[in-house]
Amino acid sequence: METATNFPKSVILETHELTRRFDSFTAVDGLNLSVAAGEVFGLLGPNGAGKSTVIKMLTTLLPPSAGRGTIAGYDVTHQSQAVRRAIGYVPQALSADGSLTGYENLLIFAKLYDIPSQRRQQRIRDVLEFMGLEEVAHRLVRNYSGGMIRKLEIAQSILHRPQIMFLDEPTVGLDPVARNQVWNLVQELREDYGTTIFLTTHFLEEADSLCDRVAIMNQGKVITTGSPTDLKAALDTPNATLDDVFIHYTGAELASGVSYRDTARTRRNAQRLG
Ligand SMILES: Nc1ncnc2c1ncn2[C@@H]1O[C@H](COP(=O)(O)OP(=O)(O)OP(=O)(O)O)[C@@H](O)[C@H]1O
Repeated sequence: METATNFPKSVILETHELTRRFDSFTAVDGLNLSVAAGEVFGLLGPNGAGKSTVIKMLTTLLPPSAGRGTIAGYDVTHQSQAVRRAIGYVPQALSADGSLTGYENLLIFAKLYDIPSQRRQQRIRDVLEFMGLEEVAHRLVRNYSGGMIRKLEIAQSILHRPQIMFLDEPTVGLDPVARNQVWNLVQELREDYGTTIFLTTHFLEEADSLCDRVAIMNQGKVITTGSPTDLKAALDTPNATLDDVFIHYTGAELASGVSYRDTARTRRNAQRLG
């Protein structure tokens, strides 16, 4: 049994100079982050900033080149099994199998997570109910809407009741109604189960209303971290939005000449649901 290192209980995720290089290119450059248990934490940044690479390292899918990361007191490099038990992960790419029903997808994950066979059915019923998917559970996933697929993917990743959930662009490609539903479910997860949420998103308005704190990343480095309220107040612009904060720190809109959000939305829609 792996033992968690001595670590303040209120901190569930910590990174120290976490770095990932791909050959000579540094995608994540000396990241120092700390996330409290029960927080909704948003990692924001333009395309290519390094957000997904951070998530992949924290979810043990990609080894760091240097530095370290700890989840619930377990080291992501040396205690990867314990980390995997503590986390849920909803990747950017589609992770549900379209040729199976929602129920069958969940059953695969229940086995993957080693949920004892006598408890599997109840756990699956619970998550289907929590996600509002009971009625479609026995339909093939290829006939689901984008919103239903996303909910199923979240359901898959909470079967083992993780302490912390990683959601990489959870609402990409969804219409506003489905997006809202997903955000509400994320909030309920935190409220009902105290689950910590670590997410990336291009929807800054939603990050503003949902996240307790955000970090803005650019070119592999975190430039600023704080609550949306504090970051907006620090700008000295009347009625500043999180978009203003984002542009202030990254210059993203200025660099591309087109709306950052439009570009992100179009690209993701095509990639995810095309
Ligand atoms: N396996 C890889 N090999 C080489 N370069 C990579 C690899 N994975 C990511 N990168 C590069 O690292 C940088 C960060 O990529 P990453 O996907 O983490 O960014 P991101 O902030 O998640 O962007 P997006 O918002 O587009 O998802 C990019 O320049 C990307 O091309």
